[in-house]
Amino acid sequence: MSDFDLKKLEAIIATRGRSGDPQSWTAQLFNAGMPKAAQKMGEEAVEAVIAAVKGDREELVSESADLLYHWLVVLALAGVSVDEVMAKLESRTGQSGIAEKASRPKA
Ligand SMILES: N=c1c2ncn([C@@H]3O[C@H](COP(=O)(O)OP(=O)(O)OP(=O)(O)O)[C@@H](O)[C@H]3O)c2ncn1[C@@H]1O[C@H](COP(=O)(O)O)[C@@H](O)[C@H]1O
Repeated sequence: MSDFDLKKLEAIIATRGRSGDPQSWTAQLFNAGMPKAAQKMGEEAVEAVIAAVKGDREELVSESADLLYHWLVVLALAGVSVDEVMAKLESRTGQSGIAEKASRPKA
């Protein structure tokens, strides 16, 4: 399994977004600003939905990758970190007790 994760991509996006490199899609999105980045995120979300409904597994993987990348660009532009989102998700696991049950050793 790959050890690539959202935090690594978040760091790449932060660097590339500020690079000023005209070849960089991330820099282009940072320059264009939130409306364009959020629009791209929405388009990729719709494409992922279509792939899911079609039952096209390969396309769903590809569109999910596009979606996560554009979602991270939107978070970066909003000044929100992956850690903040993870903390929110983690706080919800406590509400159901599922995380505690999942981490308990099986009898
Ligand atoms: N993960 C991605 C990533 N996923 C998608 N994209 C780009 O998102 C862009 C928009 O995708 P679309 O499918 O909408 O294609 P489009 O060219 O706009 O065409 P349309 O279908 O909209 O007409 C494309 O140019 C893709 O290459 C990405 N661009 C960059 N990354 C990551 O960001 C890093 C830095 O990239 P640069 O900023 O380009 O150096 C890369 O090394 C990757 O790790």
